[in-house]
Amino acid sequence: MIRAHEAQAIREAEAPLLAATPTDALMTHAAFAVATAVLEELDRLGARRSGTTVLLLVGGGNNGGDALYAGAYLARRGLQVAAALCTDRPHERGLAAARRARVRTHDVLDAAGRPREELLTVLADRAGVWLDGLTGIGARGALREPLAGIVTALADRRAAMPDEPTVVAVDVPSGIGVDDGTVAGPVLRADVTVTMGAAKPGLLARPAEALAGRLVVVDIGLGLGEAALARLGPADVADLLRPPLPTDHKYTRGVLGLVAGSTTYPGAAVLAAAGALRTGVGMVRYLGPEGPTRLVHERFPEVVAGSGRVQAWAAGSGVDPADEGRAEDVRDALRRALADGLPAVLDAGALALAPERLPATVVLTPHAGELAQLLTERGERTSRADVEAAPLPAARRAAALTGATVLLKGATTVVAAPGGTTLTQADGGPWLATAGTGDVLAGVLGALLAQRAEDLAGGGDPDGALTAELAAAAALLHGRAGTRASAGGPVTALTVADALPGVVADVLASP
Ligand SMILES: NC(=O)C1=CN([C@@H]2O[C@H](COP(=O)(O)OP(=O)(O)OC[C@H]3O[C@@H](n4cnc5c(N)ncnc54)[C@H](OP(=O)(O)O)[C@@H]3O)[C@@H](O)[C@H]2O)[C@H](O)CC1
Ligand SMILES: [K+]
Repeated sequence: MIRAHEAQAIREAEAPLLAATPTDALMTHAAFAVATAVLEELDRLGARRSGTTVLLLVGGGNNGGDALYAGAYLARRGLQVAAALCTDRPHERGLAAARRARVRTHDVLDAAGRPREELLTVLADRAGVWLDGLTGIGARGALREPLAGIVTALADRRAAMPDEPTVVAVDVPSGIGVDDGTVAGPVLRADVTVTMGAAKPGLLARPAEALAGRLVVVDIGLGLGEAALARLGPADVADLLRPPLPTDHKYTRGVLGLVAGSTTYPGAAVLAAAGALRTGVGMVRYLGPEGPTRLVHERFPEVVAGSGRVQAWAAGSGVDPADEGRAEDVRDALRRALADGLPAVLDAGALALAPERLPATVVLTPHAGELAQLLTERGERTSRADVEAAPLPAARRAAALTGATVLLKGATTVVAAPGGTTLTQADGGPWLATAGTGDVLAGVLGALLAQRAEDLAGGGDPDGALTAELAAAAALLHGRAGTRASAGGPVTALTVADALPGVVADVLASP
């Protein structure tokens, strides 16, 4: 599991260490890690160290200090290092260390504090590595001038260069929303981000996550409390799954009630059933019209048609809320789930039918447009673009407003529970953006909720912490199934579902 902490929590954890260690000990430790990451990246690229020039982009705070000390290390390892001082008050001891190591320093601001773009361009063109030490967790909001202008000029320069430099961000790419992943202004996209102490939420949530590149977390001995955001790995998902026991029978493994598909969209019934069955449940009870029922039985004769005792519900995939008959089936399933205190997934058409407030063991699975509508219906006028610009805050807001756990689908999936638990997953690839994969995901999640119903039913998990982890687990399984089915090419929703058993097996076997 990757655990992310907000800037303030990092600062609070740093404070006692800064007080207890010699001056700059923490910083030089961090800087050494940055230098090591640069060397490893050069080795990975097969670049000769002695022939490489590194350009330090130095801001006015300790982030710049990290970069200067890192530059000193690199210079002593034989690399050519130049420092572009993008501030009139660079970290003094870091600057002294860099100069002692023969780093060539250049003031790239003129007397009026404006960027000397010609000098900056010359320095940038000569360097194969740019080290972004402009701002770290001390930045507030989008980059201000002159840093905004410097970053914009460098980004333009990089796009024009035949051989792009490798950009390594110190702690975070300067200018991202460290705590929420928003990008309010210019940011220099990094190939590698070397982050200190712990990941930050902004490095695990879009749009900022897409600008961070490969993440290297440096342990600097911080004693940190509960994470602000987490990301599951396969071993974490293995702990959440409930593989069958010798004593199990279909009712103890979990039975999922499925209200998906309609006369208009019969295929969603098959896809959601496939997602559930191939993730592993004791049984699926399908409730739907004759057409979809027949389709489901042609593919999965083991599905039982009609109502009966279930441990979880999944409803809404392939249902048009305007289809009154089908909408009533969804409302009925939700009524039963709420009356019996059972976990449920509300997907697609069920989202528009969801009541104002729900328990945390109900998971809403909107995409950005559906989340925008859900927020707007609850008095918070929001567009799809607003959600896509700030998915982490939007998902958290929706969880707070509805009381449900929210899984916001996207290139990075965001899961937010009303009690505050937040996770993001980025296990799938762009091939998953194809019709029907959302129906499969609803089935996957329904299966996990049915498997763990005894921990969720009857008011279990009131703040949604376990429900959120199960939703994130579903996103990991679904994403990995998509990657496995894709093998670099297009997928169909059914091939994603067919890949699930192998992914579940791999996850259960993961160390
Ligand atoms: N403390 C340590 O020993 C360690 C710190 N780590 C590194 O330090 C940074 C945090 O350093 P800090 O000095 O708190 O702040 P930053 O360097 O991140 O940023 C402050 C400078 O950035 C300017 N600033 C702030 N907001 C903006 C903005 N929106 N646009 C442009 N410039 C901005 C600010 O200028 P002011 O005029 O506002 O003061 C400062 O110049 C952390 O990220 C780590 O990299 C270590 O790694 C661990 C040890
Ligand atoms: K930075």
